[in-house]
Amino acid sequence: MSTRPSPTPVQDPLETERAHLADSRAALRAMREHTESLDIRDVTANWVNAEVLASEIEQRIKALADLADTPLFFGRLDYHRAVATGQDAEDEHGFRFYIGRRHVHDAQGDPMVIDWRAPVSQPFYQASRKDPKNVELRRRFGYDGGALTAYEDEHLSDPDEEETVSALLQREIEKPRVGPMRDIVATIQPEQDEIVRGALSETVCVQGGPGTGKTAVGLHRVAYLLYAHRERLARSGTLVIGPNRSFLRYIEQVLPTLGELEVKQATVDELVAHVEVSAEDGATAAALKGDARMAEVLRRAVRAGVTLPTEPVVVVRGSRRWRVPVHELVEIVEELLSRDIRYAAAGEALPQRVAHAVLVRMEQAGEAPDDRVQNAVARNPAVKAAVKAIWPPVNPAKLVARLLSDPAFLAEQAEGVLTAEEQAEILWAKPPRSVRSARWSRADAVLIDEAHDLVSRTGSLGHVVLDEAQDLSPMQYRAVGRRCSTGSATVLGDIAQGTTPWATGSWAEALGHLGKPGAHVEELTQGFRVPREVIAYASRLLPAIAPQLSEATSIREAPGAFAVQPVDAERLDAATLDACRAALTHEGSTGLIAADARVPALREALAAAGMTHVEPGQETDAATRLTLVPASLAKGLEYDYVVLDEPAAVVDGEPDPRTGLRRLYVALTRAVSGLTVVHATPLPAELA
Ligand SMILES: Nc1ncnc2c1ncn2[C@@H]1O[C@H](COP(=O)(O)OP(=O)(O)OP(=O)(O)O)[C@@H](O)[C@H]1O
Repeated sequence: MSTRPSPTPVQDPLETERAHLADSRAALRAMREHTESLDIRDVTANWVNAEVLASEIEQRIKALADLADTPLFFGRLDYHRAVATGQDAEDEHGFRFYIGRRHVHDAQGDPMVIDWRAPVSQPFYQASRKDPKNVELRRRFGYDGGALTAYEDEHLSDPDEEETVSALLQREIEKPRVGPMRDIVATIQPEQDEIVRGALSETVCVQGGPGTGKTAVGLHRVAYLLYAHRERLARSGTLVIGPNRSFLRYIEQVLPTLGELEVKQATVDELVAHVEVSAEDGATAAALKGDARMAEVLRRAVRAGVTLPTEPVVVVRGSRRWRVPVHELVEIVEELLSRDIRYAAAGEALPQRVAHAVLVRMEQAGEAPDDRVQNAVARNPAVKAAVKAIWPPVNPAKLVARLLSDPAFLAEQAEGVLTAEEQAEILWAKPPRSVRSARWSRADAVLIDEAHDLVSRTGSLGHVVLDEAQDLSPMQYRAVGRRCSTGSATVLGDIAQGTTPWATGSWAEALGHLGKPGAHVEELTQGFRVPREVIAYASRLLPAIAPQLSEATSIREAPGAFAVQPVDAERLDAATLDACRAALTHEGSTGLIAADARVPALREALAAAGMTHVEPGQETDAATRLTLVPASLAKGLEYDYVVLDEPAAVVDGEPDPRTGLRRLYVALTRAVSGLTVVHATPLPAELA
């Protein structure tokens, strides 16, 4: 707890710390002013450079903003022995470091605040009584708004000091939630820290129950990697992938508050948006199109147009004719087919190979042709015509359209891979007249993406964070995997929350599809969100939805409010609204979660009752703290209080009971402080 020693003015530690805070803020202001005053007119030779530099400076100015309600530092470490910090200059003595969101230095360049990601900060998260890591004192600071109001000390090597649970940490965890997701830099837990600071070269997969901090860990990991490998990742790029736009809006503030403004965000659908999606597949067809076997079908289909030559190529140059015989052309083509290179690259290599064969003949005839001659021969009309016939260009969308509309073509490519029934299942009932009028589904877009990659290689980013991964199909994993083929990934998910017919059953398999079979799987089990009683209630579903998983624990001390209210059918809407009103008497946000089919009726009822609300992903404010959440969008989100309307309808909204119960499990685990379940239909037996 914060201990306020007797108020001798000169020695009050809180005053001293406040003074350091004021000095640090002044130093940050000076850093910002210095950056703002930079005059780049003299140093840039041309306008392109000037533009790049100006935008870099603008980014830096933004990153140097002093956010009034985010404390500049949240902790302090006093070391026993001075620490050599390399490029992070140490304080005067090298003993004491203030840990904060970003690095702040004074006019002499000495550090006032050290970035939480610096090596010297790590013991703040990892030091313990068992392993103090040279730390004499760990101090945590408590803030109200921007004002420093408390501190709490641990003397890690003092055998007489009792081990206590940090009250400030607990307060941070129990804080009511409002608005979008926040960073957790002040309270990252040791097992989370290990994942956050994992090596860039390593792909890690995190399995964790609801509210165990997977999303938080993934975002902090990107921030850490950008700090530790800034240049490399600035070149290659980083990307956070989430399930939908409202989720991405919910998490989009976290990285900017950590000073990272450059990380891109996307949904899987956006990654593969080669065509407009306007159709929906049935569950069986979607599952088949998402099956990894489709990769083999596509691989064959892309090469299906390659025709072995039956005529020689004859090149006329001046008075001479050079002839490459059929058998040699066949050899060239077969060699290209056997090699693991992209279709378009092989197609570009082919005219050069043919030209090379011509050059060999020229040399044998005593000529001395150089590279220019080879290029000219490669562009010779006879060679070009032959290449076009042998290795025709492939349009990925056209190819997929043909597969889905031409039964004979599909049968040929899927021979031994898909059964006749499976082929029938994915064929379009009514083939479009042209590829342009095709109505594509989400799964079709993924197939087109795979075909694109078979034709020419997809560029790889440096690091990709894949959140809510459990819902991806094998083909979607492949689409993500090719975007980090030479980089690494952080894969986050919970098997119990998989709500697609093709949801991940095993992480080992999923990592195989991602192209990272060697990645290790870490498990997070400490829950930061859901109150104990609520997680215990939701966990009754686990035997039915993911028997291999154990229950997440809750580290929240507040017991949380939990109630189940059975009502008569005609009272359902009114009772649900009453429960919302009751929830809104508390501080923080309220989420009303309901089956998608129930949302229009509830929206009307809310409007009739004059209760304003927002949609998921929209920001709540003091006047409107209620969000109406269709169950299908609840994943990854959280609200202080949750009112869950009619669980049976949530289950029935899904194509099969297991998916329905998983959807219900997601809905039951969104609450931070309290959950009220209102139902007219009997609850699913698994909850009883
Ligand atoms: N170390 C921590 N200190 C304080 N709060 C934390 C910590 N770790 C996680 N949290 C908070 O717990 C809540 C749940 O975290 P998060 O959303 O990352 O969990 P999740 O595992 O992704 O959940 P879900 O499975 O529902 O998607 C968030 O409000 C997050 O800020």
